[in-house]
Amino acid sequence: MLNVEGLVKRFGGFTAVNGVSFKVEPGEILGLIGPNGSGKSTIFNMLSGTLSPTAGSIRFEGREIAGVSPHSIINRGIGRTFQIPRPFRRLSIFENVALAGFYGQGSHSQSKAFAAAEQALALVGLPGDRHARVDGLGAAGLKKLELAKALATGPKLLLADESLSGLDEHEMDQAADMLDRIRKELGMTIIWVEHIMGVLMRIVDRVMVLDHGEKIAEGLPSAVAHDPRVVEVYLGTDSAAVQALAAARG
Ligand SMILES: Nc1ncnc2c1ncn2[C@@H]1O[C@H](COP(=O)(O)OP(=O)(O)OP(=O)(O)O)[C@@H](O)[C@H]1O
Repeated sequence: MLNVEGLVKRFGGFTAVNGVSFKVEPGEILGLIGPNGSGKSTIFNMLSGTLSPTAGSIRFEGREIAGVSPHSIINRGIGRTFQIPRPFRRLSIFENVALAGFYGQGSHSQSKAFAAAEQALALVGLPGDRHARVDGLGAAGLKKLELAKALATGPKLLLADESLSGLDEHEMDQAADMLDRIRKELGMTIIWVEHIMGVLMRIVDRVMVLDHGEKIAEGLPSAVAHDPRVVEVYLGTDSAAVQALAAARG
């Protein structure tokens, strides 16, 4: 479904992503992890069209999309959530999601956008009531709204960016289960960037690890968790990550 080869992004003289290649198969969840500054967001930004790669190829369903505009990428079926939800506060929950549907479905049909919004809100468990306000939503509700907006664009591939940050443990489990359910019920393919590794390792099929812009490991969560390079990049900097790796080893 997605075939990334030799992806490079330089900012001036600094190389943020250095020759990363990977594939994503239909229906799978790929976890993308790595310490702060390892290049995860930069890769997401290139996949979703907000940054153009310096070099390399991104093929989605056989077509090159590197450097294509964000709007065209959404229309081709790649949707994304953002780490920090920034909904339109003056619009209702429904209007926020319908607007995303209107933008993402590449049509000017209000009825299609409304239907997409209704379906997306039902999937994430937010009220379908057209007047419910964004202001009443807590951290978990805002994450659900973020997900509903992405789903309303009708993606085949969903890029989920830090869907668990700011949630308590119970909410994290619920959010992770929701991604898993969406993958199963809609047959959606997901790439999931997350700092909070424990829950991610439980849900994903495969995991890819970045460090300093390079891919240092890729494979089943249990195998990656055994990789000495992976443990080394987190040692001394992120004790929660080291614990999550130990748990994933089973
Ligand atoms: N627009 C930019 N200009 C210059 N440097 C940038 C730019 N965007 C990102 N970088 C640098 O590229 C590197 C990779 O950043 P990126 O945000 O992709 O990392 P990340 O793995 O997503 O980090 P985090 O986990 O903290 O979100 C960092 O050193 C960052 O400072």
